[in-house]
Amino acid sequence: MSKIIWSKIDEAPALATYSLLPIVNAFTKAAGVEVVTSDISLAGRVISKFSDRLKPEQRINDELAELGNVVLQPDGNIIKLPNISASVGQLIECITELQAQGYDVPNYPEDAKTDEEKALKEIYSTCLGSAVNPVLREGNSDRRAAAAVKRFAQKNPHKLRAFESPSKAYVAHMNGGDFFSNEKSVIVEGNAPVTIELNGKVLKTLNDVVDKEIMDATFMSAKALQAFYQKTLDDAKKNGVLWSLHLKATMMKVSDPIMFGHAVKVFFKDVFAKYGDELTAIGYNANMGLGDLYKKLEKSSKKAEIIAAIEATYDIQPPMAMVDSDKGITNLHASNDIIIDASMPVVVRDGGKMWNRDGKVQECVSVIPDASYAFFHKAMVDDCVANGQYDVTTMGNVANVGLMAQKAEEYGSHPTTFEIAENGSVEVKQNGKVLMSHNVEAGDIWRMSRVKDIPIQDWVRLAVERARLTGSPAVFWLDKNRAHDANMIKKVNEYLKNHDTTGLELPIMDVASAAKYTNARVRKGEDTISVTGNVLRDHLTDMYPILELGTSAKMLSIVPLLAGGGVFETGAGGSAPKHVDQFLEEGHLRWDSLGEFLALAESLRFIAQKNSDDKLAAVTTALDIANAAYLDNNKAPSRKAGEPDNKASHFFLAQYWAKALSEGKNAELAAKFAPIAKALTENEAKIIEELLSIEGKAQDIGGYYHPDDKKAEAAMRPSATLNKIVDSI
Ligand SMILES: NC(=O)C1=CN([C@@H]2O[C@H](COP(=O)(O)OP(=O)(O)OC[C@H]3O[C@@H](n4cnc5c(N)ncnc54)[C@H](OP(=O)(O)O)[C@@H]3O)[C@@H](O)[C@H]2O)C=CC1
Ligand SMILES: O=C(O)CCC(=O)C(=O)O
Ligand SMILES: [Mg+2]
Repeated sequence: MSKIIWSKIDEAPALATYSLLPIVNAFTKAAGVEVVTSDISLAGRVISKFSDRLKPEQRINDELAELGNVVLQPDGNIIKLPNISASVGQLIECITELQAQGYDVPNYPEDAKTDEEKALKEIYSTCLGSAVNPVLREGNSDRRAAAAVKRFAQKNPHKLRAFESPSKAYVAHMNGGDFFSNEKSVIVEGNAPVTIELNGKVLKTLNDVVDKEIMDATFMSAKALQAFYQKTLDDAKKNGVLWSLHLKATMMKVSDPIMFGHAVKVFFKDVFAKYGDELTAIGYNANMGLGDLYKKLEKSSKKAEIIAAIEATYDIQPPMAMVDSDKGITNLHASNDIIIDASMPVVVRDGGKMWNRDGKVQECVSVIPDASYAFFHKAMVDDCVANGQYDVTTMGNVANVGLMAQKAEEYGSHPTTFEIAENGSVEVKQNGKVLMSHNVEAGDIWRMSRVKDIPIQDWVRLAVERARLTGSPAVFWLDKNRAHDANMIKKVNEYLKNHDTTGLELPIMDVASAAKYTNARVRKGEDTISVTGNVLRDHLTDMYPILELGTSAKMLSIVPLLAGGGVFETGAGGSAPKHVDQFLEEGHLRWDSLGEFLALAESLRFIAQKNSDDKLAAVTTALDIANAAYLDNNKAPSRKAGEPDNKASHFFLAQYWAKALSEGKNAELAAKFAPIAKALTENEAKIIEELLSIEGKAQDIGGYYHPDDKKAEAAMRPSATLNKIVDSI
């Protein structure tokens, strides 16, 4: 039997899995394909680290490490659903929940002092941030909208809010002192180890250097960052706009929480000036955000006056964007709530506006410190301010080929990012020679990013392949004035020679020009491929899909692995925590599993390409037909309780899939699925009624990060009629 590994993850897609996976397995088994799960959820990762402290029945293997081997195999085939990249706050919540469930996992040592605490923090650091994706992404990224999905969106356009005319919305970024301005880059020769030294003391030795890799070093000046934040606050006030911060503290788990903390300290500078000692005494770290401050204040005798000082700040500062106005959750509450790839598209979608404290939308300044990628977001907002909102019914498609393999670029830089402890210089040395150096000050954030040569070659290959298959121009978003990009351009020009590029349009443009060129085409209804590094891959593959399709969850997100296998990611977005809140409150899950349906079809096709098998071909073709029918009949979950949700959407997929099989070319499967299709059709009303029976009612699934499988399954499979039919296949 062929095997597909389906990742067990967190939040909304994890809930959806309880209902979807039994259906998937029933259908794929008929074609000799078994879909098995592998637990890479945040809770699963925590549990696997502390097996020695747990009861035998509580233990689980380090399944992420196991998948790390699968992606190196030529037949590796993984369906990867989005998982939590945890902030420290989320990790602590998860630990607390596991402890309450009787798991003897240790507390997170926020302020590790002893060697034992430091060792524990080190173990927990492997669960933090983007711990999963870099392990599984042993290939580059091919994200695009299937033609049927794009057509559906154009025929059934979601709403994009118009920009005011004139609009006050803008993006602010640093013009010096940031990662972009301070970047240096070398192409390394040979495999000799490299050291990173601060004032002669070794911070890190790299023993895994690979000849011809590109190595960058840069830093964010803490002083420049603070001055920048202050200026954006002053300007926001003058310009009468909401102040909103956009970072990626989850994925950039070392640098961005610190940058978030500086924003908290600058916004609430009077509070820190007056109560700094008390905040230190209660163990508060600004990187944890305002939400954590409220928790820590419970221990303070000065709680009331500090809260009053926080409240008074809102009268002095410009209004701040809110994550949830109803619950009073601000932009500075938790760093995991303002994830730039998802938050900036929403700003553009909503006409350059965010929510204010009164629960109304208001024009905002989007504060994005590092210019490396702020240029892109600025180009998007500026384009809409100048030319108005995009038109979903006519806008062209922007697909992405992203350099991602082997922890490419900034997204692999966590182990080589340091908050600098003392003034001096950081040097990167190989064989005694200084490759790069920077003068730094205490508090600066210094980081090294790397990208290996083989992934670059593969990325260029994939770009040429996509350009050839689509006939669209494929634009390399590379800026000859950025040190890293200048080295990339050398390699791109060299590796393009390995391919037949006759007739293809493969321009190289800096970020702002590439965005301008692409957006002009978008407005004319023309398709364009963006060929980008890892960060822009992330940002573009939420931005354009959210504008074009309403959500990036509908994207095909394929990772052709360097070793020959495939990871089929579902969508381009995250795990939608707000959807879980709604499900727990009212039994309605608005998560759309279309991304999972599409990924499954690709994953099956991948097996079919390697083994010609009639049944497998039939099941795959039938799933394609079912996916098209799902779109044509608009069976996506409703947003409102009382109406068909995610569970119902899975039922319709099953019905269409069974029908397509019963009408398909494989006689054996047609005979097997004819009665199933009939039963699913005849019982439709009854099944929908049973599925709706839990709508409007609060649900208990026994945990947020670590639900009780039995309870969650019961909540997500409330139709006895549907279960009986599915279980009979
Ligand atoms: N590949 C991965 O593993 C990724 C993981 N993440 C993780 O996901 C979590 C949440 O990230 P966040 O930035 O909030 O972004 P999300 O993409 O999870 O959510 C943003 C919004 O997008 C909409 N949305 C996303 N997916 C779907 C779907 N399948 N169906 C319908 N609507 C959808 C929802 O809008 P609405 O609420 O209006 O319905 C949702 O609230 C974080 O923990 C982050 O670390 C983030 C990105 C990628
Ligand atoms: O790994 C993560 O934290 C997020 C990944 C992501 O946003 C993406 O790949 O689009
Ligand atoms: Mg993303």
